[in-house]
Amino acid sequence: MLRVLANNSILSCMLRALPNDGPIERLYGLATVCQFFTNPQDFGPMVLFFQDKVYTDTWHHLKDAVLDGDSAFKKAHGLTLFEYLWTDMRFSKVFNDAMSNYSTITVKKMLENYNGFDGLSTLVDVGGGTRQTLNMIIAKYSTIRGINFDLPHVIKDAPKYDDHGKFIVCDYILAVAPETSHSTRIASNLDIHMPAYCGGGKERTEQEFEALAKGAGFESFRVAYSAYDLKVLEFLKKN
Ligand SMILES: C[S@@+](CC[C@H](N)C(=O)[O-])C[C@H]1O[C@@H](n2cnc3c(N)ncnc32)[C@H](O)[C@@H]1O
Repeated sequence: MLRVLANNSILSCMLRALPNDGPIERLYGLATVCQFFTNPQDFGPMVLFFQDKVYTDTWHHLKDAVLDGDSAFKKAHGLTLFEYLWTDMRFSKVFNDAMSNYSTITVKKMLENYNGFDGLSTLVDVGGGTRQTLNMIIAKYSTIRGINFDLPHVIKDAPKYDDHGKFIVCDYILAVAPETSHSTRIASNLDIHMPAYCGGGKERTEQEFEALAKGAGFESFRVAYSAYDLKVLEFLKKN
């Protein structure tokens, strides 16, 4: 295993001759790329999530899910992803850690220059998970009242938006035509993950986001910011 990892530049390897014409000893260490996988503040939790058996078992059902439109995750585990998370606390922690770590990295970048939170008095994070995103935003905008909306809260607890309210979405954007940029490759990868894990889930092109916004009654839509490859999209009630 160590040899395989070293041959793929994931580990470094130094050779050392043991005294008295003894055999060659190999000393392995972490190569630079490991900083992304071993640091709990980096992609380590996401790697553990993607490699988890609960996650990988799902892919064996992808073909059937494509054929009948149901989610591959439900076929593998008998429940939707979010129902299942309630039943398996171990995997639930793996999932939440991966989500919140990824959000920490991208929201930190987003808060460097995106100013769409200026002037807001209330912010609802829909599907806010373990509240990491909201905590980071409120740490910068201390006057915002934050509401973390996630299961098992019921819809009646959600506040009404006023006419100047806006809906801020962080998502990847699909390109209309195939291309090889990093952001398009991530978006098209996720476009397979979404229906596999959440039946009916999908990524969208900018035009499809705009149609979604208009169809839901928002007056306008814009791509407001880019945090790495993740786009910050604003659906505005009034221009
Ligand atoms: C992809 S995770 C993102 C979590 C969080 N935003 C983060 O970045 O860490 C999606 C979240 O949506 C929540 N969720 C799923 N279905 C929901 C529903 N019907 N109502 C409220 N929250 C829901 C899940 O519990 C989960 O925390």
